[in-house]
Amino acid sequence: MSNPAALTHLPAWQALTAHFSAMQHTHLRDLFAADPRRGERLNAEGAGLYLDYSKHRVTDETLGLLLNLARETGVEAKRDAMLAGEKINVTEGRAVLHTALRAPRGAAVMVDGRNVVPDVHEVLARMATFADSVRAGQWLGFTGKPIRNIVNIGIGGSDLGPVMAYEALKHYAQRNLTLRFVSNVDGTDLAEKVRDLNPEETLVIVSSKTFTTQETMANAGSARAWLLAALGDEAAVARHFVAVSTNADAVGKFGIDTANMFGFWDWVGGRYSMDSAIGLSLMLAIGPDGFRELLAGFHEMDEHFRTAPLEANLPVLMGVLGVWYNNFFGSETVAILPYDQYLSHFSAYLQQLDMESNGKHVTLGGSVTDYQTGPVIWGQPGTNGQHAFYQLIHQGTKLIPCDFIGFARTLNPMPVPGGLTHHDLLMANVFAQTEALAFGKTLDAVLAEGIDPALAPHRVFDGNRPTSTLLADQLTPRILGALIALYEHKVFVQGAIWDINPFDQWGVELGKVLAGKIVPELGSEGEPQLAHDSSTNALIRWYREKRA
Ligand SMILES: O=P(O)(O)OC[C@H]1O[C@](O)(CO)[C@@H](O)[C@@H]1O
Repeated sequence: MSNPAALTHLPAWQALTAHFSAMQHTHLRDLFAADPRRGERLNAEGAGLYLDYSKHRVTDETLGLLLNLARETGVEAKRDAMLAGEKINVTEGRAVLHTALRAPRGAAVMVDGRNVVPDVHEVLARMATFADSVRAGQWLGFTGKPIRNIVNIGIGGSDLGPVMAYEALKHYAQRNLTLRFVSNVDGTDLAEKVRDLNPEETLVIVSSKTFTTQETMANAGSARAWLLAALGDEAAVARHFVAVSTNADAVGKFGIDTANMFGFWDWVGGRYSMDSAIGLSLMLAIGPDGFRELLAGFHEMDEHFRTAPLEANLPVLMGVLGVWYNNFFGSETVAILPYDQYLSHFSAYLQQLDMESNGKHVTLGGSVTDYQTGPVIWGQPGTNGQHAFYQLIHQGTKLIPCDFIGFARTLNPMPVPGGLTHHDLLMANVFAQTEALAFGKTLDAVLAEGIDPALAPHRVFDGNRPTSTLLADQLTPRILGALIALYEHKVFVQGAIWDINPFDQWGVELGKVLAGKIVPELGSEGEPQLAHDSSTNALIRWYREKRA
Protein backbone atom coordinates (compact mmCIF):
# COMPACT_ATOMS: atom_id res chain seq x y z
CA MET A 1 0.00 0.00 0.00
CA SER A 2 2.51 2.65 -1.07
CA ASN A 3 -0.16 4.87 -2.58
CA PRO A 4 -1.07 7.38 0.14
CA ALA A 5 -4.70 7.23 -0.90
CA ALA A 6 -4.85 3.43 -0.75
CA LEU A 7 -6.64 3.14 2.60
CA THR A 8 -9.20 5.81 1.90
CA HIS A 9 -9.91 4.31 -1.52
CA LEU A 10 -10.71 0.84 -0.22
CA PRO A 11 -14.32 -0.22 -0.81
CA ALA A 12 -14.90 -0.66 2.93
CA TRP A 13 -13.57 2.84 3.67
CA GLN A 14 -15.74 4.35 0.97
CA ALA A 15 -18.75 2.47 2.28
CA LEU A 16 -18.00 3.68 5.80
CA THR A 17 -17.73 7.26 4.56
CA ALA A 18 -21.20 7.03 3.01
CA HIS A 19 -22.55 5.22 6.04
CA PHE A 20 -21.12 7.85 8.36
CA SER A 21 -23.16 10.57 6.63
CA ALA A 22 -26.27 8.61 7.46
CA MET A 23 -25.17 7.73 11.00
CA GLN A 24 -23.45 10.78 12.39
CA HIS A 25 -26.53 12.28 14.04
CA THR A 26 -28.11 9.00 15.11
CA HIS A 27 -28.59 9.04 18.85
CA LEU A 28 -27.88 6.15 21.22
CA ARG A 29 -31.34 6.79 22.67
CA ASP A 30 -32.85 5.86 19.31
CA LEU A 31 -30.57 2.88 18.82
CA PHE A 32 -31.60 1.47 22.19
CA ALA A 33 -35.27 2.30 21.64
CA ALA A 34 -35.22 0.48 18.30
CA ASP A 35 -33.53 -2.57 19.81
CA PRO A 36 -34.39 -2.97 23.48
CA ARG A 37 -32.09 -6.02 23.78
CA ARG A 38 -29.13 -4.19 22.31
CA GLY A 39 -27.31 -4.19 25.65
CA GLU A 40 -27.59 -7.97 25.87
CA ARG A 41 -26.54 -8.45 22.27
CA LEU A 42 -23.58 -6.16 21.68
CA ASN A 43 -21.03 -7.69 23.97
CA ALA A 44 -18.15 -10.13 23.69
CA GLU A 45 -16.03 -12.16 26.07
CA GLY A 46 -12.48 -13.43 26.00
CA ALA A 47 -9.73 -14.42 28.44
CA GLY A 48 -11.92 -13.56 31.43
CA LEU A 49 -12.87 -10.09 30.16
CA TYR A 50 -16.40 -9.00 29.30
CA LEU A 51 -16.76 -6.14 26.82
CA ASP A 52 -20.02 -4.24 26.52
CA TYR A 53 -19.86 -2.23 23.30
CA SER A 54 -23.56 -1.53 23.00
CA LYS A 55 -23.09 2.11 24.02
CA HIS A 56 -21.27 2.89 20.79
CA ARG A 57 -22.75 4.87 17.93
CA VAL A 58 -22.97 1.86 15.67
CA THR A 59 -25.55 -0.35 14.05
CA ASP A 60 -25.03 -3.91 12.92
CA GLU A 61 -24.31 -2.43 9.50
CA THR A 62 -21.61 -0.17 10.94
CA LEU A 63 -19.97 -3.11 12.66
CA GLY A 64 -20.11 -5.15 9.46
CA LEU A 65 -18.46 -2.37 7.49
CA LEU A 66 -15.78 -1.82 10.15
CA LEU A 67 -14.97 -5.52 10.15
CA ASN A 68 -14.84 -5.43 6.35
CA LEU A 69 -12.27 -2.68 6.71
CA ALA A 70 -10.24 -4.92 9.01
CA ARG A 71 -10.46 -7.70 6.41
CA GLU A 72 -9.62 -5.46 3.46
CA THR A 73 -6.58 -4.05 5.24
CA GLY A 74 -5.35 -7.58 5.94
CA VAL A 75 -5.55 -7.47 9.74
CA GLU A 76 -5.79 -11.25 9.98
CA ALA A 77 -2.85 -11.93 7.66
CA LYS A 78 -0.76 -9.27 9.41
CA ARG A 79 -1.63 -10.78 12.81
CA ASP A 80 -0.60 -14.22 11.60
CA ALA A 81 2.65 -12.82 10.19
CA MET A 82 3.45 -11.22 13.54
CA LEU A 83 2.69 -14.40 15.47
CA ALA A 84 4.79 -16.45 13.03
CA GLY A 85 7.87 -14.32 13.67
CA GLU A 86 8.00 -12.56 10.32
CA LYS A 87 10.04 -9.36 10.34
CA ILE A 88 7.06 -7.06 10.29
CA ASN A 89 9.01 -4.24 11.97
CA VAL A 90 10.35 -3.34 8.56
CA THR A 91 12.05 -0.08 9.47
CA GLU A 92 14.27 -1.91 11.95
CA GLY A 93 14.34 -5.29 10.17
CA ARG A 94 13.01 -7.10 13.25
CA ALA A 95 10.43 -9.69 14.17
CA VAL A 96 7.78 -8.61 16.69
CA LEU A 97 7.33 -11.40 19.16
CA HIS A 98 6.20 -10.18 22.54
CA THR A 99 3.67 -13.01 22.24
CA ALA A 100 6.58 -15.50 22.43
CA LEU A 101 7.37 -14.14 25.90
CA ARG A 102 4.22 -15.79 27.20
CA ALA A 103 4.16 -18.86 24.98
CA PRO A 104 3.91 -22.01 27.09
CA ARG A 105 6.92 -24.25 27.48
CA GLY A 106 6.87 -26.67 24.57
CA ALA A 107 5.52 -24.18 22.04
CA ALA A 108 7.65 -23.33 19.03
CA VAL A 109 8.14 -19.80 17.68
CA MET A 110 10.88 -19.52 15.10
CA VAL A 111 13.11 -16.49 14.54
CA ASP A 112 15.80 -16.89 11.89
CA GLY A 113 15.44 -20.66 12.11
CA ARG A 114 15.72 -20.79 15.92
CA ASN A 115 12.94 -21.73 18.31
CA VAL A 116 13.01 -18.87 20.83
CA VAL A 117 10.58 -20.36 23.35
CA PRO A 118 13.23 -22.42 25.20
CA ASP A 119 15.37 -19.24 25.45
CA VAL A 120 12.41 -17.40 26.99
CA HIS A 121 11.85 -20.13 29.55
CA GLU A 122 15.55 -20.35 30.37
CA VAL A 123 15.55 -16.64 31.33
CA LEU A 124 12.28 -17.04 33.23
CA ALA A 125 13.80 -19.90 35.22
CA ARG A 126 16.90 -17.80 36.08
CA MET A 127 14.67 -14.91 37.10
CA ALA A 128 12.63 -17.24 39.30
CA THR A 129 15.71 -18.67 41.03
CA PHE A 130 17.00 -15.16 41.68
CA ALA A 131 13.62 -13.86 42.83
CA ASP A 132 13.12 -16.80 45.18
CA SER A 133 16.49 -16.25 46.81
CA VAL A 134 15.90 -12.51 47.31
CA ARG A 135 12.37 -13.05 48.61
CA ALA A 136 13.57 -15.73 51.01
CA GLY A 137 16.25 -13.40 52.40
CA GLN A 138 18.99 -15.67 51.07
CA TRP A 139 20.53 -13.19 48.62
CA LEU A 140 22.74 -11.19 50.95
CA GLY A 141 24.09 -7.71 50.43
CA PHE A 142 27.79 -6.89 50.70
CA THR A 143 27.65 -6.56 54.49
CA GLY A 144 25.69 -9.78 54.90
CA LYS A 145 22.23 -8.27 55.30
CA PRO A 146 19.23 -9.60 53.36
CA ILE A 147 17.66 -7.40 50.69
CA ARG A 148 14.64 -5.40 51.84
CA ASN A 149 14.45 -2.75 49.12
CA ILE A 150 14.34 -3.06 45.34
CA VAL A 151 15.02 0.00 43.19
CA ASN A 152 14.24 -0.40 39.49
CA ILE A 153 16.02 2.15 37.33
CA GLY A 154 14.65 2.46 33.81
CA ILE A 155 12.51 4.71 31.66
CA GLY A 156 9.74 4.35 29.07
CA GLY A 157 9.05 0.68 28.49
CA SER A 158 11.68 -0.23 31.06
CA ASP A 159 9.71 1.60 33.75
CA LEU A 160 6.06 2.18 32.86
CA GLY A 161 5.14 -1.50 32.57
CA PRO A 162 6.84 -2.63 35.79
CA VAL A 163 5.55 0.32 37.82
CA MET A 164 2.01 -0.02 36.47
CA ALA A 165 1.93 -3.77 37.11
CA TYR A 166 3.52 -3.44 40.55
CA GLU A 167 0.89 -0.90 41.56
CA ALA A 168 -1.84 -3.04 39.98
CA LEU A 169 -0.74 -6.19 41.80
CA LYS A 170 0.43 -4.67 45.08
CA HIS A 171 -2.19 -6.75 46.86
CA TYR A 172 -0.20 -9.87 45.93
CA ALA A 173 3.22 -8.42 46.76
CA GLN A 174 5.51 -9.64 49.52
CA ARG A 175 4.98 -7.01 52.16
CA ASN A 176 8.47 -6.97 53.66
CA LEU A 177 9.99 -5.80 50.36
CA THR A 178 9.88 -2.12 49.44
CA LEU A 179 9.82 -1.38 45.71
CA ARG A 180 10.74 1.95 44.20
CA PHE A 181 10.93 2.99 40.54
CA VAL A 182 13.33 5.68 39.36
CA SER A 183 12.93 6.95 35.82
CA ASN A 184 13.35 10.72 35.46
CA VAL A 185 16.83 12.11 34.85
CA ASP A 186 15.78 14.84 37.29
CA GLY A 187 17.97 13.97 40.29
CA THR A 188 15.00 14.61 42.53
CA ASP A 189 13.52 11.30 41.44
CA LEU A 190 16.48 9.24 42.64
CA ALA A 191 17.11 11.42 45.69
CA GLU A 192 13.56 11.08 46.98
CA LYS A 193 13.25 7.39 46.15
CA VAL A 194 16.40 6.34 48.04
CA ARG A 195 16.33 8.95 50.84
CA ASP A 196 14.97 6.55 53.45
CA LEU A 197 16.60 3.36 52.16
CA ASN A 198 19.56 1.60 53.71
CA PRO A 199 22.05 0.85 50.90
CA GLU A 200 23.15 -2.30 52.72
CA GLU A 201 19.66 -3.73 52.21
CA THR A 202 19.02 -2.35 48.72
CA LEU A 203 19.15 -4.10 45.36
CA VAL A 204 19.27 -1.92 42.25
CA ILE A 205 17.94 -3.33 38.98
CA VAL A 206 19.20 -1.36 36.00
CA SER A 207 16.60 -2.02 33.31
CA SER A 208 17.42 -0.86 29.83
CA LYS A 209 17.02 -2.70 26.57
CA THR A 210 19.85 -0.74 24.96
CA PHE A 211 21.82 0.14 28.11
CA THR A 212 22.62 3.47 26.46
CA THR A 213 19.60 5.55 27.48
CA GLN A 214 20.85 8.84 28.90
CA GLU A 215 18.40 9.03 31.80
CA THR A 216 18.92 5.45 32.92
CA MET A 217 22.69 5.56 32.64
CA ALA A 218 22.84 8.80 34.65
CA ASN A 219 20.56 7.38 37.34
CA ALA A 220 22.45 4.08 37.44
CA GLY A 221 25.76 5.92 37.85
CA SER A 222 24.38 8.05 40.67
CA ALA A 223 22.82 5.04 42.36
CA ARG A 224 26.18 3.32 42.26
CA ALA A 225 27.81 6.42 43.79
CA TRP A 226 25.10 6.41 46.51
CA LEU A 227 25.85 2.77 47.26
CA LEU A 228 29.62 3.17 47.27
CA ALA A 229 29.44 6.26 49.46
CA ALA A 230 27.93 4.00 52.12
CA LEU A 231 29.75 0.75 51.48
CA GLY A 232 33.08 2.09 50.26
CA ASP A 233 34.12 -0.89 48.14
CA GLU A 234 33.67 -1.46 44.38
CA ALA A 235 33.14 -5.15 45.12
CA ALA A 236 29.77 -4.22 46.69
CA VAL A 237 28.34 -3.47 43.22
CA ALA A 238 28.13 -7.18 42.36
CA ARG A 239 25.90 -7.88 45.39
CA HIS A 240 23.68 -4.84 44.96
CA PHE A 241 23.31 -4.31 41.19
CA VAL A 242 21.73 -6.54 38.59
CA ALA A 243 20.86 -5.65 35.00
CA VAL A 244 18.08 -6.38 32.56
CA SER A 245 19.20 -5.70 29.02
CA THR A 246 19.90 -6.97 25.53
CA ASN A 247 23.37 -5.36 25.62
CA ALA A 248 25.77 -7.60 27.57
CA ASP A 249 28.85 -5.57 26.55
CA ALA A 250 27.51 -2.33 27.99
CA VAL A 251 26.33 -4.11 31.16
CA GLY A 252 29.84 -5.50 31.68
CA LYS A 253 31.43 -2.11 31.05
CA PHE A 254 29.16 -0.54 33.66
CA GLY A 255 30.62 -2.97 36.19
CA ILE A 256 27.69 -5.32 36.63
CA ASP A 257 28.65 -8.99 36.57
CA THR A 258 26.96 -10.41 33.47
CA ALA A 259 26.15 -13.49 35.59
CA ASN A 260 23.65 -11.12 37.19
CA MET A 261 22.21 -9.96 33.90
CA PHE A 262 18.82 -11.12 32.66
CA GLY A 263 18.53 -10.87 28.93
CA PHE A 264 15.88 -10.40 26.33
CA TRP A 265 15.92 -9.96 22.58
CA ASP A 266 15.68 -7.39 19.82
CA TRP A 267 12.29 -8.83 18.82
CA VAL A 268 10.80 -7.45 22.04
CA GLY A 269 9.90 -3.77 21.71
CA GLY A 270 10.50 -1.63 24.81
CA ARG A 271 6.82 -0.84 25.33
CA TYR A 272 5.97 -4.52 24.82
CA SER A 273 8.58 -5.78 27.27
CA MET A 274 7.01 -5.80 30.73
CA ASP A 275 6.47 -9.55 30.51
CA SER A 276 10.14 -10.16 29.62
CA ALA A 277 12.99 -9.89 32.14
CA ILE A 278 12.03 -6.19 32.31
CA GLY A 279 9.39 -7.51 34.71
CA LEU A 280 12.05 -8.71 37.18
CA SER A 281 11.07 -6.10 39.78
CA LEU A 282 7.47 -7.26 39.50
CA MET A 283 8.48 -10.89 39.86
CA LEU A 284 10.44 -9.97 42.98
CA ALA A 285 7.31 -8.37 44.37
CA ILE A 286 4.64 -10.94 43.49
CA GLY A 287 6.82 -14.04 43.18
CA PRO A 288 7.48 -16.37 40.26
CA ASP A 289 4.08 -18.07 40.53
CA GLY A 290 2.25 -14.75 40.34
CA PHE A 291 4.39 -13.75 37.36
CA ARG A 292 3.57 -17.05 35.62
CA GLU A 293 -0.12 -16.36 36.19
CA LEU A 294 0.33 -12.94 34.59
CA LEU A 295 1.97 -14.60 31.57
CA ALA A 296 -0.87 -17.13 31.38
CA GLY A 297 -3.36 -14.25 31.20
CA PHE A 298 -1.37 -12.60 28.41
CA HIS A 299 -1.29 -15.90 26.55
CA GLU A 300 -5.00 -16.50 26.95
CA MET A 301 -5.70 -13.16 25.30
CA ASP A 302 -3.12 -13.90 22.59
CA GLU A 303 -5.01 -17.09 21.83
CA HIS A 304 -8.33 -15.27 21.81
CA PHE A 305 -6.90 -12.69 19.40
CA ARG A 306 -5.48 -15.45 17.20
CA THR A 307 -8.55 -17.65 17.04
CA ALA A 308 -11.77 -15.74 17.77
CA PRO A 309 -13.83 -14.71 14.74
CA LEU A 310 -13.52 -11.00 14.07
CA GLU A 311 -17.13 -10.39 15.18
CA ALA A 312 -16.32 -11.73 18.66
CA ASN A 313 -12.67 -10.72 18.88
CA LEU A 314 -12.13 -8.19 21.66
CA PRO A 315 -8.97 -6.48 20.34
CA VAL A 316 -10.47 -6.34 16.85
CA LEU A 317 -13.75 -4.87 18.08
CA MET A 318 -12.00 -2.27 20.22
CA GLY A 319 -9.62 -1.50 17.38
CA VAL A 320 -12.25 -0.93 14.73
CA LEU A 321 -14.49 1.06 17.08
CA GLY A 322 -11.52 3.32 17.76
CA VAL A 323 -11.03 3.79 14.01
CA TRP A 324 -14.72 4.71 13.66
CA TYR A 325 -14.39 7.67 16.03
CA ASN A 326 -10.83 8.62 15.09
CA ASN A 327 -11.28 8.63 11.34
CA PHE A 328 -14.95 9.35 10.79
CA PHE A 329 -16.18 11.37 13.78
CA GLY A 330 -12.85 13.19 14.06
CA SER A 331 -12.27 12.35 17.73
CA GLU A 332 -8.73 13.14 18.73
CA THR A 333 -8.47 11.52 22.14
CA VAL A 334 -9.53 8.42 24.06
CA ALA A 335 -10.01 8.42 27.83
CA ILE A 336 -9.01 5.34 29.82
CA LEU A 337 -11.01 5.26 33.04
CA PRO A 338 -10.23 2.33 35.34
CA TYR A 339 -12.50 2.04 38.36
CA ASP A 340 -9.86 0.43 40.52
CA GLN A 341 -7.32 2.29 42.59
CA TYR A 342 -4.73 -0.39 41.84
CA LEU A 343 -4.89 0.62 38.16
CA SER A 344 -3.77 4.15 38.94
CA HIS A 345 -0.87 3.92 36.46
CA PHE A 346 -2.77 2.08 33.75
CA SER A 347 -3.53 5.04 31.51
CA ALA A 348 0.05 6.32 31.78
CA TYR A 349 1.22 2.88 30.70
CA LEU A 350 -1.21 2.85 27.77
CA GLN A 351 -0.01 6.30 26.70
CA GLN A 352 3.36 4.86 25.74
CA LEU A 353 1.92 1.63 24.40
CA ASP A 354 -0.51 3.38 22.11
CA MET A 355 1.06 6.76 21.33
CA GLU A 356 4.64 5.55 20.80
CA SER A 357 3.25 2.74 18.63
CA ASN A 358 0.70 4.51 16.46
CA GLY A 359 1.86 8.13 16.61
CA LYS A 360 3.09 7.91 13.01
CA HIS A 361 2.18 9.67 9.79
CA VAL A 362 4.12 7.65 7.23
CA THR A 363 2.80 4.38 5.83
CA LEU A 364 4.77 1.15 5.60
CA GLY A 365 5.33 2.03 1.95
CA GLY A 366 6.88 5.38 2.88
CA SER A 367 4.01 7.73 1.95
CA VAL A 368 2.52 10.41 4.13
CA THR A 369 -0.96 9.37 5.31
CA ASP A 370 -3.93 11.43 4.20
CA TYR A 371 -5.92 10.26 7.22
CA GLN A 372 -5.59 10.43 10.97
CA THR A 373 -3.66 7.77 12.91
CA GLY A 374 -3.10 7.19 16.64
CA PRO A 375 -5.23 9.07 19.17
CA VAL A 376 -4.12 10.93 22.28
CA ILE A 377 -4.54 8.58 25.24
CA TRP A 378 -5.23 9.96 28.68
CA GLY A 379 -7.17 9.26 31.84
CA GLN A 380 -7.25 8.79 35.57
CA PRO A 381 -8.93 6.26 37.81
CA GLY A 382 -12.58 6.77 38.66
CA THR A 383 -14.14 8.18 40.70
CA ASN A 384 -11.50 10.91 41.05
CA GLY A 385 -11.77 11.86 37.40
CA GLN A 386 -15.49 12.48 37.84
CA HIS A 387 -14.65 15.40 40.10
CA ALA A 388 -12.06 16.77 37.72
CA PHE A 389 -12.46 16.40 33.97
CA TYR A 390 -15.70 14.47 33.36
CA GLN A 391 -17.57 17.78 33.06
CA LEU A 392 -15.93 18.26 29.67
CA ILE A 393 -16.69 14.70 28.60
CA HIS A 394 -20.38 15.17 29.49
CA GLN A 395 -21.05 18.70 28.31
CA GLY A 396 -17.97 19.95 26.44
CA THR A 397 -17.67 20.38 22.69
CA LYS A 398 -15.37 17.43 22.08
CA LEU A 399 -16.37 13.85 21.42
CA ILE A 400 -14.24 11.66 23.69
CA PRO A 401 -14.78 7.91 23.49
CA CYS A 402 -14.08 6.36 26.90
CA ASP A 403 -13.05 2.94 28.14
CA PHE A 404 -14.52 2.16 31.56
CA ILE A 405 -12.86 -0.73 33.39
CA GLY A 406 -14.36 -2.37 36.48
CA PHE A 407 -14.40 -5.56 38.54
CA ALA A 408 -17.09 -7.69 40.15
CA ARG A 409 -15.13 -8.19 43.34
CA THR A 410 -12.74 -5.89 45.13
CA LEU A 411 -9.55 -7.00 46.83
CA ASN A 412 -10.36 -4.71 49.75
CA PRO A 413 -13.99 -5.22 50.82
CA MET A 414 -15.07 -2.41 53.11
CA PRO A 415 -18.62 -1.90 54.36
CA VAL A 416 -20.58 1.31 54.23
CA PRO A 417 -23.84 1.91 56.08
CA GLY A 418 -26.85 0.26 54.46
CA GLY A 419 -25.38 -3.19 53.98
CA LEU A 420 -23.39 -2.20 50.92
CA THR A 421 -19.66 -1.76 50.35
CA HIS A 422 -17.28 0.87 49.02
CA HIS A 423 -17.07 -1.35 45.97
CA ASP A 424 -20.82 -1.13 45.38
CA LEU A 425 -20.52 2.65 45.44
CA LEU A 426 -17.60 2.52 43.03
CA MET A 427 -19.38 0.26 40.56
CA ALA A 428 -22.60 2.24 40.79
CA ASN A 429 -20.55 5.13 39.44
CA VAL A 430 -19.28 3.07 36.48
CA PHE A 431 -22.82 2.18 35.47
CA ALA A 432 -24.17 5.68 36.15
CA GLN A 433 -21.46 7.38 34.12
CA THR A 434 -21.85 5.23 31.03
CA GLU A 435 -25.63 5.59 31.25
CA ALA A 436 -25.42 9.37 31.61
CA LEU A 437 -22.90 9.67 28.79
CA ALA A 438 -25.03 7.59 26.43
CA PHE A 439 -28.51 8.88 27.18
CA GLY A 440 -27.96 12.32 28.69
CA LYS A 441 -30.90 14.43 29.82
CA THR A 442 -33.20 16.26 27.44
CA LEU A 443 -34.44 19.83 27.73
CA ASP A 444 -37.95 18.49 28.26
CA ALA A 445 -36.77 16.37 31.16
CA VAL A 446 -35.00 19.36 32.70
CA LEU A 447 -38.06 21.61 32.32
CA ALA A 448 -40.30 18.90 33.74
CA GLU A 449 -38.27 19.19 36.94
CA GLY A 450 -39.41 22.80 37.24
CA ILE A 451 -36.03 24.33 36.40
CA ASP A 452 -36.15 28.02 35.39
CA PRO A 453 -36.24 27.93 31.53
CA ALA A 454 -33.43 30.50 31.44
CA LEU A 455 -31.16 28.11 33.33
CA ALA A 456 -32.44 24.93 31.75
CA PRO A 457 -29.96 24.82 28.81
CA HIS A 458 -27.11 24.59 31.32
CA ARG A 459 -28.67 21.47 32.78
CA VAL A 460 -29.14 19.64 29.49
CA PHE A 461 -26.91 16.66 28.71
CA ASP A 462 -26.88 15.85 25.00
CA GLY A 463 -25.70 12.32 25.66
CA ASN A 464 -24.61 10.23 22.67
CA ARG A 465 -21.10 10.05 24.18
CA PRO A 466 -19.73 6.58 23.34
CA THR A 467 -18.22 4.22 25.88
CA SER A 468 -16.86 0.70 26.13
CA THR A 469 -17.27 -1.07 29.45
CA LEU A 470 -14.73 -3.76 30.26
CA LEU A 471 -15.55 -5.96 33.24
CA ALA A 472 -13.75 -8.83 34.92
CA ASP A 473 -14.25 -10.90 38.01
CA GLN A 474 -11.34 -9.59 40.07
CA LEU A 475 -7.99 -7.90 39.53
CA THR A 476 -5.60 -10.86 39.54
CA PRO A 477 -2.23 -11.31 37.82
CA ARG A 478 -3.98 -13.39 35.18
CA ILE A 479 -6.64 -10.78 34.46
CA LEU A 480 -4.04 -8.01 34.36
CA GLY A 481 -2.08 -9.99 31.76
CA ALA A 482 -5.21 -10.42 29.64
CA LEU A 483 -6.06 -6.73 29.96
CA ILE A 484 -2.61 -5.58 28.85
CA ALA A 485 -2.55 -8.03 25.93
CA LEU A 486 -6.00 -6.77 24.91
CA TYR A 487 -4.65 -3.25 24.54
CA GLU A 488 -1.43 -4.45 22.86
CA HIS A 489 -3.50 -6.17 20.21
CA LYS A 490 -5.97 -3.30 19.90
CA VAL A 491 -3.02 -1.07 19.06
CA PHE A 492 -1.84 -3.69 16.55
CA VAL A 493 -5.22 -3.85 14.82
CA GLN A 494 -5.33 -0.08 14.43
CA GLY A 495 -1.74 0.10 13.18
CA ALA A 496 -2.58 -2.61 10.63
CA ILE A 497 -5.63 -0.68 9.39
CA TRP A 498 -3.68 2.58 9.19
CA ASP A 499 -0.86 0.80 7.31
CA ILE A 500 1.82 2.09 9.68
CA ASN A 501 4.55 0.36 11.68
CA PRO A 502 3.56 0.31 15.38
CA PHE A 503 6.92 -1.14 16.38
CA ASP A 504 9.49 1.58 15.73
CA GLN A 505 9.83 4.94 17.50
CA TRP A 506 11.94 7.22 15.33
CA GLY A 507 9.97 10.16 16.65
CA VAL A 508 11.85 10.14 19.93
CA GLU A 509 15.27 10.27 18.27
CA LEU A 510 15.66 13.91 17.25
CA GLY A 511 15.16 15.26 20.75
CA LYS A 512 17.62 12.69 22.12
CA VAL A 513 20.28 13.69 19.57
CA LEU A 514 19.85 17.42 20.21
CA ALA A 515 19.97 16.90 23.98
CA GLY A 516 23.21 15.03 23.47
CA LYS A 517 24.64 18.05 21.62
CA ILE A 518 23.39 20.60 24.16
CA VAL A 519 24.71 18.73 27.21
CA PRO A 520 28.37 19.72 26.57
CA GLU A 521 27.31 23.28 25.81
CA LEU A 522 25.83 23.59 29.28
CA GLY A 523 29.22 22.71 30.66
CA SER A 524 31.22 25.18 28.54
CA GLU A 525 31.73 28.86 29.24
CA GLY A 526 31.42 30.95 26.06
CA GLU A 527 28.57 31.38 23.61
CA PRO A 528 26.66 28.20 22.74
CA GLN A 529 28.95 26.41 20.30
CA LEU A 530 26.43 25.07 17.90
CA ALA A 531 24.39 27.12 15.53
CA HIS A 532 21.03 26.90 17.27
CA ASP A 533 18.21 29.26 16.50
CA SER A 534 18.14 32.51 18.47
CA SER A 535 15.48 31.22 20.87
CA THR A 536 17.42 28.09 21.82
CA ASN A 537 20.66 30.08 22.17
CA ALA A 538 18.94 32.62 24.42
CA LEU A 539 17.44 29.88 26.59
CA ILE A 540 20.81 28.15 26.99
CA ARG A 541 22.44 31.52 27.84
CA TRP A 542 19.71 32.31 30.38
CA TYR A 543 20.15 28.94 32.07
CA ARG A 544 23.94 29.20 32.25
CA GLU A 545 23.76 32.69 33.77
CA LYS A 546 21.07 31.93 36.32
CA ARG A 547 22.23 28.55 37.60
CA ALA A 548 25.63 29.91 38.68
O1 LIG B 1 15.08 0.29 27.60
P1 LIG B 1 15.81 1.43 27.02
O2 LIG B 1 16.73 1.01 25.91
O3 LIG B 1 16.57 2.19 28.09
O4 LIG B 1 14.78 2.42 26.36
C1 LIG B 1 13.79 3.06 27.12
C2 LIG B 1 12.70 3.65 26.27
O5 LIG B 1 13.22 4.59 25.35
C3 LIG B 1 12.54 4.49 24.11
O6 LIG B 1 13.41 3.91 23.19
C4 LIG B 1 12.15 5.82 23.56
O7 LIG B 1 11.42 6.57 24.47
C5 LIG B 1 11.36 3.58 24.41
O8 LIG B 1 10.86 2.95 23.30
C6 LIG B 1 11.94 2.68 25.42
O9 LIG B 1 10.93 1.99 26.10
